[in-house]
Amino acid sequence: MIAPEQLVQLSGITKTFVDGDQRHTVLNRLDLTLSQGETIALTGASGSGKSTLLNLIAGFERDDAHSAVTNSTSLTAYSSDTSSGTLTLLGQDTTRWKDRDWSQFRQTSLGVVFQQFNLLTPLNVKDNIAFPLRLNGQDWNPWCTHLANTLGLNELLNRHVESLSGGQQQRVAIARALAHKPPLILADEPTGNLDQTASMEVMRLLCELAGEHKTSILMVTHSLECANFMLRRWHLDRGKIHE
Ligand SMILES: Nc1ncnc2c1ncn2[C@@H]1O[C@H](COP(=O)(O)OP(=O)(O)OP(=O)(O)O)[C@@H](O)[C@H]1O
Repeated sequence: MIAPEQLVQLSGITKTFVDGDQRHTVLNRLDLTLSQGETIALTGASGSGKSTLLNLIAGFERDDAHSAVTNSTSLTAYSSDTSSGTLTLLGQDTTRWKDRDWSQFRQTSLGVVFQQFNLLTPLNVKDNIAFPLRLNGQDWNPWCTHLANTLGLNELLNRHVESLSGGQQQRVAIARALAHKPPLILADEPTGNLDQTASMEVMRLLCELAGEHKTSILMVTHSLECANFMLRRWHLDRGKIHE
């Protein structure tokens, strides 16, 4: 039985990719537990599987993985021993989750910050930040105002996001990820496109705002300075987590 404060639990998860006649094992019977309020820096060599791990937790890779269970010729596939692995989110076993369950999880419980920002370019700053709320039938609220003020975006709310600097766009991405107060943030090198000063400022704000609601963060980073903002450090090597 999983404790409710354990947001993410992977048990014996294996992930392989098939390339031609070669099968690469990226995650190898991997176990991990991420609890409420924990902040974790995920490091590992290039190609070690950090993004793959985040994609699995977010369900972005689910379709390939699921099709592999019934179709062994799928390009992207779980290896045959994965059937025994489990991914548990918010105390729920995701094995039988359907599209709508994953969508619901992402809409209500997950914020994602990408290296490339991934903002909605036709929209202005305010509509980008409010986007996850609108998916949940809500709208701009005092928490959004607090996010915008803290992140220094209140003067920019009507600006189109493509007219902003990289640092400004990353701050919008953080506001958007936190707008619906998700219990979990997945961040994939969120400061990878920023200079040192902007990186430290973005990290400081992310941690400050996430801390207000005990939001957990799993953040991929190559930067020791950024990793130092997180409480714990995980290193991914040969398909397993080392702490
Ligand atoms: N869709 C895919 N099809 C085939 N192979 C893939 C796919 N996605 C990832 N891989 C392979 O899985 C391995 C892990 O990739 P991943 O992007 O997760 O690594 P990473 O640790 O995030 O790397 P980096 O630090 O360079 O971003 C790599 O060898 C990559 O080529």
